[in-house]
Amino acid sequence: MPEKKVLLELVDMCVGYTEPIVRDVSLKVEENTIWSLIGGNGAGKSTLLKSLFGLTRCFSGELLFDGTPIQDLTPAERVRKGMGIVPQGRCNFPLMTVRENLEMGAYTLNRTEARHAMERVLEMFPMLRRKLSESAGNLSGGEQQILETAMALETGPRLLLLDEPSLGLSPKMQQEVFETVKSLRGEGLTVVMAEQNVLGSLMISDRAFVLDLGTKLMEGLAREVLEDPKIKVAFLGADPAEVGE
Ligand SMILES: Nc1ncnc2c1ncn2[C@@H]1O[C@H](COP(=O)(O)OP(=O)(O)OP(=O)(O)O)[C@@H](O)[C@H]1O
Repeated sequence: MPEKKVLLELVDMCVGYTEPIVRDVSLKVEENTIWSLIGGNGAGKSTLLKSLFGLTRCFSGELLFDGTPIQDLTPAERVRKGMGIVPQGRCNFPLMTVRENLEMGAYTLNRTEARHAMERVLEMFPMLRRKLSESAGNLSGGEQQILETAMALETGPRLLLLDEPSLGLSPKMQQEVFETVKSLRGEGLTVVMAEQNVLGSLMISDRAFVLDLGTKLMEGLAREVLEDPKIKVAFLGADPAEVGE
């Protein structure tokens, strides 16, 4: 099989706030793959994810998108390059209707582009079309997550960053959101998501990067990470004696 093109490359990245939180991360995200960033509470998943969009400070290292260094670009410039992000939490404009939220998602586009973008995401997520006139805040948590994803998709990103998309959702809704993420790969997108739901995210991912206290614990095929005894004990509730840890 021909090798896939690398869309995003992190080279020895150290990122954080007033001081580095995540250190020496290098990884290559190939086009049209789903990556999970997993780790315990406070491991640095969100910090690393946000750094890919320029929302946290990059202390050292390099970040390349499609072969071009982007670590000095603003988030808006990264959107123009083809990146999108769905931040943690529910929708940002709960008092506005679903239609108005989608108009917000397309505000950088001209009128014709915006109309096409909205139609494209409504084709992808028919549930949103049925709820166009409802207040976004009245949607269920999972539906709000899908609305946020649709908004991020309106600018036509090649890479979508998701910060804990399943957070606070019922198991059924989590499953729905993960199915939605999986469908994005079918649309040709590349996805990097920070997740606490290790099983749910690894089940739909191609590869995984595991953080422990801000450094790399493991990286590999999602199905191999899922079978790793350390991961089973730390995140999946396995008995150490049973998995030989
Ligand atoms: N705005 C901030 N300023 C300073 N430190 C922060 C900020 N946000 C997070 N941190 C710190 O960075 C560390 C990593 O936090 P982060 O949210 O990236 O972890 P996480 O792996 O996503 O955790 P969780 O799964 O609990 O959300 C924590 O120690 C946290 O206190």
